[in-house]
Order: sequence, then C-alpha cells, then structure tokens
Amino acid sequence: MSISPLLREACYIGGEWIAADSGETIDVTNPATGEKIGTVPNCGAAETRRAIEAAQAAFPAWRGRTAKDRAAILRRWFQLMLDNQEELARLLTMEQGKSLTESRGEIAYGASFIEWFAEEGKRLYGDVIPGHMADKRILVLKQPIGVTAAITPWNFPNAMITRKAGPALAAGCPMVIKPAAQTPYSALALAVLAEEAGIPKGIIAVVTGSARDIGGEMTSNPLVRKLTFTGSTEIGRLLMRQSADTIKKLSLELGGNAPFIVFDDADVDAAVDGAMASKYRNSGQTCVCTNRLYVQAGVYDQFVERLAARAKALKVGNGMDDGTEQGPLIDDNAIAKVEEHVADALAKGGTLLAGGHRHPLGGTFFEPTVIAGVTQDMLVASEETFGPLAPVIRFETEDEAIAMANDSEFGLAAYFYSTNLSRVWRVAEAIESGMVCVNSGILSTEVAPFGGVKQSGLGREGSKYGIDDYVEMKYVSLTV
Ligand SMILES: NC(=O)C1=CN([C@@H]2O[C@H](COP(=O)(O)OP(=O)(O)OC[C@H]3O[C@@H](n4cnc5c(N)ncnc54)[C@H](OP(=O)(O)O)[C@@H]3O)[C@@H](O)[C@H]2O)C=CC1
Ligand SMILES: O=C(O)CCCC(=O)O
Repeated sequence: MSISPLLREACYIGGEWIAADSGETIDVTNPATGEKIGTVPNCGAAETRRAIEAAQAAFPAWRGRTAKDRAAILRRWFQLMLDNQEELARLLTMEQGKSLTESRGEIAYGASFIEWFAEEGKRLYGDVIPGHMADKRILVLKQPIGVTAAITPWNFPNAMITRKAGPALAAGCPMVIKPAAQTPYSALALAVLAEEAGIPKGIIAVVTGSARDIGGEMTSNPLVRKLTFTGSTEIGRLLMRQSADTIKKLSLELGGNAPFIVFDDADVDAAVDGAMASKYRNSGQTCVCTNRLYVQAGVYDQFVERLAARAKALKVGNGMDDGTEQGPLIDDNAIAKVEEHVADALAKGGTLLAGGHRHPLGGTFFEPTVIAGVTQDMLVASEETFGPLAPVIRFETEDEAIAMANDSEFGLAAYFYSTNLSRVWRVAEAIESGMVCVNSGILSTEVAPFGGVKQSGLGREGSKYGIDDYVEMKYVSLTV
C-alpha cells in the first residue's frame, strides 16, 4: 500500500509518468528514522533533453493563451495544494524532517506563490514612451522568455519550486524542474496536482536523478533560455559558468550568513523571540536563518541567558510527532558542519550555554545550541552553519556592529532590533544585504522581493518584481 496517494515513484516528462531509460532508481530515506521511503528514477541527460523538447513544443500554445486563462489554471493548482495541504505536509516531513507544523506552513507559503503570480501574470504591462522625434512612438512589450529550468534544494522542497514555477507559468513559460535528491516526492506530488489542475502536457516537468547530468543538459541546451537555482554558492558558481556558452538569463538564490543585531535600546524579550524564530526555523537549515548574533554590551548578559533557556526548552524529535519543534538535520554532512563550527568556537574561547552535541535520539538529530563569547575570527562568523547553532558576539558601538555585519562575502538577509527610529533608518540603509528585517525574526512572504546581493546571488523571487526574470523586454519603434 502506498504511504500517500500523492507519492509517485516516476518522473513527469512531456505529460507522461516515466521510469529512467536505464531502469535505474535512487533510494529516498526518511532523515528522522533512516528508513527507506521508496525510490525515484535515476534519470540523466537524455530524459532531461526530452523534457526540454516537450516544453519547447508546448510553449507556443501556452504563451498564446490569455493571461487570464493561464491564471484560472494556476488558481486550480493553488486550490489543489490547499485541499491537499495535510498530505503534502506529511510527505514533506517524511522526506525532509521538519515538524509537521512547519511543513503545513511551507505548503501554505508555497501555494501562496501560485496564487500571487496567477494574478501578477495579468499585470505584465508594457510601456508607451514619448518618441524622440515627432513621428516616432516607442513601445515596450514584455514577452515570455521561453523554456525555463529550475534546480531546487531540499530545505524547502515545495516552496522553492512554486516560487519559481508560479512566475514562469504565469508569464507563459514552461518549466523543467530538478528537485534535490533527498526530497523528490514533494516535487513529484506538485506535478500530480499540476496535471489534475489541467496544466497542459509539457508545460511542467519534474526530472529526478544525476545532478551533474541533468544540470549539464539544462545549462548547455540552447532551448533553455533561463535557469533558476536555489542552493549552495559553490554549485551556483558552477551553473553560472556552465550557462555562459549559451548566455542564459540566471536567477541564483545562494548561501547567506545572516547577522542578527540587538541594540541596547531593543525590546530584549521581542529580540529573543525573533532570534528563536529566525535561528531554529527548519533546524537552522534556511538560507535566511540567523547565522551570527551581535548583541550590544548593555543587554548582552540578559539576552544570552534568555536565549539559552529558550533553546534548551525546544522539543527535538521526529517531525511527525505531536509537539516536535525541531526535527533532524538533513544528513551526516550537515551534522559534521555544525560539529566543526561548535568545536572551532569552543577551541577559540567560546562558552557553551546550551546544547553543543548530537542529540540522544541519535541519527542526525542535534541539540539546539547557544555559544556565547564568540569572536569574528571563528568559523561561525564567516561560514554558513546551516544548523541549530546560535553564536553570540558582544559589541560596543553601532559602527562596530555594522562593520562586523558587513564583513562577509554574502548579503542575503539581516535582522536587527532597535526602538530608536533614527537608528532603524541608519542601520537599514547601511547593511549590505538584499533583505533587512527590523524588530522581527521572520521576513518571508510572497508579496515581498526575496533575494541577495554580493555572493548571495542574482535576481528576486516573489512580489511584483519576481516575474521580471521570466520575461524579455522588447522595444518596438513605430514611425507614424
Ligand atoms: N540557499 C539555500 O537555500 C540553500 C543553501 N544550501 C547551502 O549549501 C550547503 C550544501 O547543501 P547541498 O544540498 O549540498 O546544496 P547543493 O547546492 O549541492 O544542492 C542544491 C541543488 O543543486 C543540485 N546540484 C548539486 N550539484 C549539482 C551540479 N553539479 N549540477 C546541477 N545541480 C547540482 C542538487 O542536486 P542533488 O540533491 O541531486 O545533489 C540540489 O538539487 C548547505 O549546507 C547550505 O550551506 C543548501 C541548500 C539550500
Ligand atoms: O532558500 C532558502 O533557504 C529557502 C528560503 C525560505 C524562505 O523563503 O524563507
């Protein structure tokens, strides 16, 4: 008997559910138990090429429909996600590990991008520009870019797909998707619902298998006009290089190293709430998760004491169990990275206030951790931990905090707490990041532009800006 009616062990290419040409499969395991959930096809370049060709064949008809018509279909897809929220959430928790509460939240968040862009597609307005000569009229059209490809990570197996597919499909573009190896079922379940919603064959495809082969085809195939990727900076760089020969438009949502600054004038309890939400969301495995905390000397002691007490009280367990607040990490590499950062911080003089070890549950469970007395020379200050470790650094002045926050090659999200309005403006303007969150620990929403500066990436997802990456602007010069 199938674990879920939405669980598919086949790829969705050209509107058909298929096995790999080779017949080979890859196992998918539950990170909370280590048990095998099932398999998915181990596809490669040939299957990806067929998905791209089917997308290209389906493109003219999809582009030719009215935006309102496409929106009606996307709206059905959105509604099906909500109707199946519980099933999708259970599948997500099973393959990814996060608590069911977080998974339900991710499904609602993921669905919101489809609803949002179904509407935005209707508002892809062009321009009429006054001519530079008496007989000239200048028109600007926005047209779908063509076949798009998406490579998505395991930490948000639903929302990182919908945030890309929503604007692509709304603008009139097909999309071929390669989900992460650890979390393919959430992606395939989205394809099941896309088919049910009436998205035409070829307009959406999900190909599982070898990252190198699928990614190689996506980046080298000239039919693909745009590649969108969320994942590590290292792979983002590689994909950018690989896309150079065919000059693809790129959206890259890469690593972060989010600072979280608490000034003396902050509401300390609110700051602790925000730090908990931002740091331990998805067990710290989010690119916008707080990575390093800077706390001003006047509130430092009370902040670290309260944060450590809250971290110790977090309930760690299987995401499927009632009351679980923190699930397992995704795999052994993730655990090794957290252990390396903890060991480095403690060796260089940090003080362990909470956690610091693998959790007694075993497997890839790790204790929610707080380390005080952290300094800028420790690994946690410069590298993304991607785990449940909160390193706290003391500072004296605003300038010092800004300088330390900006001392990073990354610039995705930043958080700070202050009740001084002038400071709020000053610091928000001075921080080098694509997103700044003031007096809260959560900033993600479909209505705002999500993305980074520096080596955190290119482009913006969500909001009215998120559809721009899926269109080409065409200038038409009209002589009257
Ligand atoms: N910005 C973010 O949201 C994320 C950041 N990260 C950061 O990256 C670190 C490592 O995580 P990891 O999962 O290894 O991230 P990766 O960047 O390796 O994986 C993200 C996606 O890229 C795919 N991929 C990997 N190698 C290639 C390739 N050569 N060509 C094409 N696609 C490829 C993966 O496929 P497959 O799964 O099949 O290998 C997956 O679908 C994390 O610890 C974290 O710091 C990770 C995930 C998300
Ligand atoms: O890239 C990520 O880590 C997922 C982003 C989650 C969010 O939208 O908040």
